[in-house]
Amino acid sequence: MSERAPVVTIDGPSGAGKGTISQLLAQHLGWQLLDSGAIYRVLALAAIHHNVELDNEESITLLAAHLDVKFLTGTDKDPVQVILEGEDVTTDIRTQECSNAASKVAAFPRVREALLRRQRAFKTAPGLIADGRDMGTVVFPNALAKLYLTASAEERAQRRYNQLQDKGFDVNIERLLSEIIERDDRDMNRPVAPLVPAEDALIIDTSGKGIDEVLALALSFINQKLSDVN
Ligand SMILES: Nc1ncnc2c1ncn2[C@@H]1O[C@H](COP(=O)(O)OP(=O)(O)OP(=O)(O)O)[C@@H](O)[C@H]1O
Ligand SMILES: Nc1ccn([C@@H]2O[C@H](COP(=O)(O)O)[C@@H](O)[C@H]2O)c(=O)n1
Repeated sequence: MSERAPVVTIDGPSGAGKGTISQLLAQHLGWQLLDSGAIYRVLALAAIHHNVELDNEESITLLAAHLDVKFLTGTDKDPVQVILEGEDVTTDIRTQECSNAASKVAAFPRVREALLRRQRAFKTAPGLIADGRDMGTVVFPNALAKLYLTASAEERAQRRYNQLQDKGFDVNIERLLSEIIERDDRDMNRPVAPLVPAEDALIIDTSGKGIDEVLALALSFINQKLSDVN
């Protein structure tokens, strides 16, 4: 791990645009990208594959400590290819079942502890964009720049609806909205690493803002922080 590599954290609820903005920032700056949600998703999928009950903290922690996952450079469509125990699970981890299961296993303190080192190892030169829920509060508390993206639950559900429809899935917006509200509630109210903005984060409400506008706000904040330290 490079102690000196700058880290930018992007936290916020599901559908706020973290993944989109993180990928664009990583491309623009030529930095590493950590999609920490993918780690929790892979863990949930591993539990499902191995018939481990999602409410069994001890077994899930053991699975987390020995998780055999690799993140490889992917395609333009999926910039990161996710390999679990030798199998490509890039698409499988994006289902609603996996989203909900990920937020259940992520609520266990020992599971989060077991995954900390793996996440911090992504911090390498020339820099890291870290996307998640506790990047700025727990995993990288000394990050150079912290962003917290949010949007109304209705707008986030609409974005997810459009995204899934574009992929040819038959989706119900009411169901998507209630799953988003349920996942927000679990992520924001868990006892460890709850989803909250870091005290020193710039909060961007992306409701009604396009991707380009959010990217420009994020880049201007990051460039300011970079010039402050140089
Ligand atoms: N500012 C925006 N305006 C409109 N649509 C957006 C905006 N940002 C992202 N989107 C779209 O919303 C969808 C969800 O975005 P994205 O996957 O980046 O969210 P996320 O915060 O990473 O969610 P999750 O935490 O569930 O992975 C994508 O289809 C993306 O193109
Ligand atoms: N730093 C993180 C990242 C994610 N989670 C949990 O995983 C779920 C899936 O995350 P996505 O970003 O891929 O949607 C999410 O709902 C969280 O419960 C987390 O706890 N910490």
